[in-house]
Amino acid sequence: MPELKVFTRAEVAKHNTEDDCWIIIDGAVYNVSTFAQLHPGGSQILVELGGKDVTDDFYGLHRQEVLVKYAPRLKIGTIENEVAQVSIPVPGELSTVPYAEPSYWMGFKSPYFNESHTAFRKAIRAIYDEIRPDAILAEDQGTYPSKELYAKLGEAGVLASQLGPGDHLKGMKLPGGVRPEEFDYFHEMIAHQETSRLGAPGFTDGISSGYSIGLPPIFNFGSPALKARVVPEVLLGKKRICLAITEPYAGSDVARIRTTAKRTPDGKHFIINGVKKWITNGAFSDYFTVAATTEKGITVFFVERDENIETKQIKTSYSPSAGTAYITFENVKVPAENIIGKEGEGFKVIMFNFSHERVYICAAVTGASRAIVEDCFKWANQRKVFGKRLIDQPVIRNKLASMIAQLEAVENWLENITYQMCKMPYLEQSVKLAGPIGLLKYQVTRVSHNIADDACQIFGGRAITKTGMGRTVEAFQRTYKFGAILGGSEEIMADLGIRQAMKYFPQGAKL
Ligand code: HEM
Repeated sequence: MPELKVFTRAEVAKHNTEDDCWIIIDGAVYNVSTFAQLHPGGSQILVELGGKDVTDDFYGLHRQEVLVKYAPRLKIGTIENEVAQVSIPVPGELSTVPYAEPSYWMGFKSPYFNESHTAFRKAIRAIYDEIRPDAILAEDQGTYPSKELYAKLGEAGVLASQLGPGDHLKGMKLPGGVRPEEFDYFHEMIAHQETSRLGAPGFTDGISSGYSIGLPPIFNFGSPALKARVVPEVLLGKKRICLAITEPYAGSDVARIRTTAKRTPDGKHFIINGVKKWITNGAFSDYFTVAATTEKGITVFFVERDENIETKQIKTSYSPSAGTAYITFENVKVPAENIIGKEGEGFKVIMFNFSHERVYICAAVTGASRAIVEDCFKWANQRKVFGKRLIDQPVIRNKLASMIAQLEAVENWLENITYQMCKMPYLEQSVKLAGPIGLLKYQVTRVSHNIADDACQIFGGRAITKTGMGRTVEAFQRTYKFGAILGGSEEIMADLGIRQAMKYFPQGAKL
């Protein structure tokens, strides 16, 4: 970074030629003489503004991250007696833009949260703020999250904190200094919300969606030996695991899977054959939690990658960074002790974590939706059209109102259900919460649909452009459907909610 000096506006005004071009952005001076030739928006546009204050022009066309990235190279000083008006967020800092954070973090009271949740949110956000530039690059280039990044997230306790409270946290270091015994479902909710705020949906699923659903069957039903080996390896980011259930023939209708597992004559092994589709992280996972049918029915196996397993990348709507795969198992030999739970009881193993997975999806989708609301609020405030800011148009205020009202409603329901999870033993949760969680997921993804729609109209052409001001909105509107389909489709969630309620419908109730 060049040594910073203090200039007057008159001094800067003299640097207004092609070879000697300085500009002022928010009280700071940038020497763009050399950069102008490389400027993605064109050189002439910059040279014409040489010597001037271009703050409004800059913020009308660039995200703040552009300035953060280029300042170390281009910033040469500040303007005498002027202080910056635009705040550059510090990693881990929470936003003060209205509705950019859940209400507790905007200064409202809550019966649910305490200082440990705040410390946790800030610590985990700081970690993601630091990796965001690399995440955006990887999302764009379609590269997988590196093993080093997994190890880093593992060491910091980020991976462990996406799986809820439980014995798997024993001895783990967690973000914000949270002790494993005080970790609850609210910490987990925060972890998923923060992950999805990254603004790089494929990459986000690349670092979170495989083990979040692939590991719970092991620590809920695996043998002690399997747990002792696999759980620490995965939580510390040394190995990667995914859940391989869905097939070209079976999605939400799990019972129709065709992958088979045949016991060998000596009874010691099973031979697995079949295909799996839409397996998030499958392309780079070391381990697979696989559902297959034995003579006793659906059974779940722990399978290690070998030469008889082929994983092919599927081109989905988001980045290949998620490693979404089509997997072929051809005569894959697995020891009988790798059965997770009991032979023939795989359906129970699969269903056991389903509600938990759905709440996690709700947290992730509310986190991503909130980041979009923040971007829309900022954009509406800084974008000028027909001589006015967008926010000065009633139609734009109405769209923001609609987005915020819907998001706040589902966030409050999510917090209420999370509270029930904190207070109920797991089996009571399964009985009482499966229906409400189904309805919540249905509503959360309906809201994300509406938010995507309104955000597109607010951002216009930028909402359909992968780079620049609307980058996050473009990614959101292209990928929000993942939440509406994965973990149980909207239709199935809505139906489950009502069918569960009917189980408790009082026979004597008449209109
Ligand atoms: C320090 C100063 C500046 C830097 C580092 C910079 C950098 C960039 C970068 C990286 C992009 C590509 C953005 C993206 O697609 O994500 C861009 C685009 C652009 N820049 Fe700049 N820029 C600067 C100043 C300015 C100024 C003063 C103007 C004048 C109005 C300007 C006009 C544009 C335009 C018109 C685009 C294309 C925007 C679009 O495609 O919608 N830039 N700039």
